[in-house]
Formats: sequence, structure tokens, C-alpha cells
Amino acid sequence: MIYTLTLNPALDYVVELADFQTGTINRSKKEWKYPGGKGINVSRVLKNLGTASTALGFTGGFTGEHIEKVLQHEHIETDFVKVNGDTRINVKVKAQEETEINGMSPEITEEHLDALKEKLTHLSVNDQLVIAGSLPKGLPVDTYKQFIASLKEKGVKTYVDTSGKALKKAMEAGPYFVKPNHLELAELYEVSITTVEDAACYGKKLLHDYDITHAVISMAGEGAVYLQENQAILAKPPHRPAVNSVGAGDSLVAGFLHSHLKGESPEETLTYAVSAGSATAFSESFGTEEDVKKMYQDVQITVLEPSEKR
Ligand SMILES: Nc1ncnc2c1ncn2[C@@H]1O[C@H](COP(=O)(O)OP(=O)(O)OP(=O)(O)O)[C@@H](O)[C@H]1O
Ligand SMILES: O=P(O)(O)OC[C@@]1(O)O[C@H](CO)[C@@H](O)[C@@H]1O
Repeated sequence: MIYTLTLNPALDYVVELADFQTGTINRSKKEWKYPGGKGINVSRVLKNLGTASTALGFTGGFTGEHIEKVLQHEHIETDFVKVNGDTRINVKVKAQEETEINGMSPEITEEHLDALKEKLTHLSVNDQLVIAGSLPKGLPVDTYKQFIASLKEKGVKTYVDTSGKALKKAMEAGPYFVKPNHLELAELYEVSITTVEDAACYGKKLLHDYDITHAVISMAGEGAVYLQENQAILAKPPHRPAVNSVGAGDSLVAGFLHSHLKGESPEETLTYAVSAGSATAFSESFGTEEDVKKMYQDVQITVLEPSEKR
């Protein structure tokens, strides 16, 4: 069974404006309200692709209730721990460029964390857990690391998409899969990553430095680099104007899982993952299965020879 874990979900309020000006009143021309947070997005895209999952994490207040209602309406299983405050609202402004204001998490108490840990004890070998997004305020920076370490002992495979200190700590427990974007990878190694070759080089270093089986380094419009022991592959999407970048990375993770769990080859899996990411980047919302299949024809694969670590 696939589980997704979103410790810091959000109600995403997406507003489209012809022109965005600070210091004055802006009126939206289009707007959407979606359940959000990276793990929840992975569950929604998996559903689009025909793969079931259960969404775990913390939800609270009117925003939390709305998120659960929408997910249940979409026939996505949920098993959230209820917290007292309101799940945050994240504002995404689409104008000349995209601007995001990600809200604050509600307070998570010891009891809430224990209740979540109890749910995780039910996962077993053959289960997959996607751990995605930021940590709510107040939780220890090694929270993901602890989850990964104890799940790994039971044979549960973990797929990690987070950033900053939480990512660095999570790596120490050796997750099965990790998807940093090139900026997150650069931050981890305190370097600058601007080319596909740099991404492949530091991606390879990631595999050597930590006990990780699969890594995908996403590079927005440049596509993504996949790495596993003795293999590095690049998948490039077609060059077109992107409509939306919110959730493109989550779509890539969902596409990877969907294809990988069907036992497809690394080339097919990376192509499918990048197709899912780009299908979302080229749509107003998440790409549908049909969008992903169409995109698959236009994604180009190149086998790379990554340079040795610097
Ligand atoms: N401008 C674009 N054109 C084509 N594909 C894109 C574009 N932006 C993103 N994608 C697709 O989405 C994937 C993930 O994008 P990105 O590297 O921006 O991830 P991310 O930083 O995790 O994204 P986000 O946090 O916005 O969800 C890329 O590998 C690519 O397949
Ligand atoms: O603040 P975090 O947890 O890092 O990211 C949260 C978020 O920006 O990520 C998703 C897109 O990937 C959105 O649905 C959501 O608002």
C-alpha cells in the first residue's frame, strides 16, 4: 500500500491576476482553492494516474475539514490526526511571475505527534511512505529522520521530498528515494548547481554519501536527472511556456512511484515521472493521465556519464 505523509498541509488559494502591484488593491480574474501540501498533492496525482494511496498527516479547523471533505469526494483514503488550530492557507499569486506566501502551521503537541507515530507503526514490509513538504513549527528537525530510521527497520520504503535542515537530517537515515530540486541539492552541499552535469555529479555524491537507492534531481524546465548505483539518466521535457509550477515536483514524485511500482525500467520510470511533472507545469491544475500519456511521447532520454565527485 502507498501512504503519503503531509505534516504541514495547506489549503492552497491560487489567484490569477493580469498584473500584480504591491501597495494597492489587486482584483483577481480567476481563482481556485485546492487541498494542498506536498504529500496530499502526490496522493491526488496518483489518483489521477489510477493508483490508490492513503493520505496521513495533521489537519485542523475549518481548512482541515475542507481538505478532508475534498479528498474523500475524490475517493482518496485519509487517516489524519486532528489538531486544534486551523490548517494553514497558502496563497499562490499568478501574475507576471509566480509569488507564494506559505502560511504558518498550527501547533502540534506531543500527543498529536505520538498519535501520528502510532499510525506509522501499522506500516509494514511492502508498504511505501512518501514523506513530503515542510515540518510544522516546533517539531524536532530530525522528525523525518526518526520516521525513516524506524520504518526502514521494518522494510518500509520511504520516498522523501523536503528541503533545508529537515532534508539534510532525513538523508542521514538513508531513505529509499529522494527528490531534491537542483537548488535544494545545492543547498545541501553548499555549492552552486546550474547545469545538468553538476546535478548528475552531486546526485551521484548523494548516493555515495548516504544510503539512498534512487535519487531524482528535478530541474524545472530542464527536466530531471535520475541516479542509482552505476546509472545516471536525464529526461528532458519539450520547451513550452509553463502555465503553473505549483505541484510540478509532487507530480514528478507521483509519476515515479506509479511507474516504479509497476516494475518499469529506470528509463521508462524517469520518462513517466518527468511527463507527470511537465503535464502539471503545462496545465492550470494537476496533469491528468491522458495529459501524462501525451507528454510521454515528447520527453527525451539521454544516458549521462556523471563525472567523479569533486
Ligand atoms: N517550465 C517547465 N517546463 C516543463 N516542465 C517543467 C517546468 N517546470 C517544471 N516542470 C516539470 O516538473 C518537474 C519538477 O519541477 P521542479 O524541478 O520545478 O520541481 P520542484 O522545485 O519540486 O517544484 P514545485 O515545488 O514547484 O512543485 C520537472 O522535472 C519537469 O518535469
Ligand atoms: O511549505 P511547504 O510544505 O514546503 O510547501 C507547501 C506547498 O507550497 O507545496 C505544494 C506544492 O509543491 C503546495 O500545495 C503547498 O502550498
